[in-house]
Amino acid sequence: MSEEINPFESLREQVDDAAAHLDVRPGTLERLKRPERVLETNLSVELDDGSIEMFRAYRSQFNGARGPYKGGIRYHPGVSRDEVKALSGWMAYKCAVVDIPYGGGKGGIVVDPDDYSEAELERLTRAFATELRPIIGENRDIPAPDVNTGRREMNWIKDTYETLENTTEPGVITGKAPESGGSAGRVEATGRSVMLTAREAFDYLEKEIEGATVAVQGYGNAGSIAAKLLEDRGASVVAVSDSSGAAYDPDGLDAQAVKERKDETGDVVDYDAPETLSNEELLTLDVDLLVPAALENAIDADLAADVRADVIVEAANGPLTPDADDVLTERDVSVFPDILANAGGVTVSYFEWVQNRQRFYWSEQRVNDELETVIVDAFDRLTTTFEDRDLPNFRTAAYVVAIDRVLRASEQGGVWP
Ligand SMILES: NC(=O)C1=CN([C@@H]2O[C@H](COP(=O)(O)OP(=O)(O)OC[C@H]3O[C@@H](n4cnc5c(N)ncnc54)[C@H](OP(=O)(O)O)[C@@H]3O)[C@@H](O)[C@H]2O)C=CC1
Ligand SMILES: O=C(O)CCC(=O)C(=O)O
Repeated sequence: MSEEINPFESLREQVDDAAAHLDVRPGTLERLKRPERVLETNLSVELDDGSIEMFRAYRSQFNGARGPYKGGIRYHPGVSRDEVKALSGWMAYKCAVVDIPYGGGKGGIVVDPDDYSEAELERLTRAFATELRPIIGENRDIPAPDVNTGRREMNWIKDTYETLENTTEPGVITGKAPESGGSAGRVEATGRSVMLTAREAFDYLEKEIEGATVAVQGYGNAGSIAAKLLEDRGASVVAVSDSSGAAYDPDGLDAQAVKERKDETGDVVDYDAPETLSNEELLTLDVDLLVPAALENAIDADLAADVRADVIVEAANGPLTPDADDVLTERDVSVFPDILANAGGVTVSYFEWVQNRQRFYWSEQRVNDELETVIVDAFDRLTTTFEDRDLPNFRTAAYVVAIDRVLRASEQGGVWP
């Protein structure tokens, strides 16, 4: 992983690449590349031994022209102000590409959750929710899960917010447990949109998903579910990894069994696979489909030169550096971008928010059917734009669609001159 690439600079470059195909005035272009505001705060938390520790935390609100800010909260030692700014921009363009009525937001705390007890994490999360309270709300900014957060953290944030506001407002946050107003299908939604994007991509490229070999980097929420759903469609998942390394079986792993083993021990390499590989070896395997599902900058230009997959579907946000993108475009590798492929998470978050506001809950079948419609429509719009405008790659096509929508909402809504 190339640590030196600043994800905020990557976002800015991606916007520039797409804006070159649109009629954007220079002052407006700069607005498309910066968040509206960033909250930076320090949280003081009492640890179990009675000592006090300070944690740095952020929330970036990128663009609110299309609706309330929306996006996850990440707990990771690598969280930084620029990372959160980039992730909030990717959220704004993601919501626009699938045409759901939100702007983009993202938050994070600089913390390795493995180093803290559940009680400490609860105090940390409630401290963050207290800081966020004035700037979130179902019509203002709606957080959700991201790396190392899930139902448990979302429930704590909802409870803290509702207690402080003396209200019931489940739509203040999504990704909750069903008992707290969560939607059916939200846990699986990100992996499901990755599978749907891969299915549509293979169809578009006139390739067969059945029997296709797949490698997945990152075996958390997004990666493990994408692997399972791809396997259900007949693909052969030959390699999966986490921060411990990769499990590899050229005849195909059992995605669910690997997940169960990881749940027990914490590491995919503890699964009894014929071979283990490094993450770099996984990313350069000769497979039909590569799914990066870990963090930003997993593939830089050097590694991109060695990628042997024909198709990449991005489950993670920002897994390719802009230089890697250029190399892969040059090498004719088809890359289906994060802002479409992982948009299932925020789309089902949107469904959760709609259900919370209506106090009327949908079946899992309805959630999955509506999600499929959103992703397939967005895929078709992306590929039509790619062809009609003769664009260099699918990422640029996705940004052309998204920027055009954000621009029109910002200008016509009177947000920008
Ligand atoms: N959850 C969601 O709804 C959404 C998530 N995403 C994006 O998907 C990506 C993954 O998120 P999510 O699945 O939620 O996060 P999780 O925390 O559930 O999983 C992250 C996975 O990535 C692995 N990982 C971390 N660093 C490395 C590394 N250097 N090499 C290999 N694997 C690594 C982790 O390994 P280990 O277990 O060993 O720590 C873990 O398996 C992120 O980019 C996120 O922003 C996008 C849309 C929605
Ligand atoms: O569900 C959401 O609102 C956001 C999910 C997210 O953080 C992402 O798509 O990167």
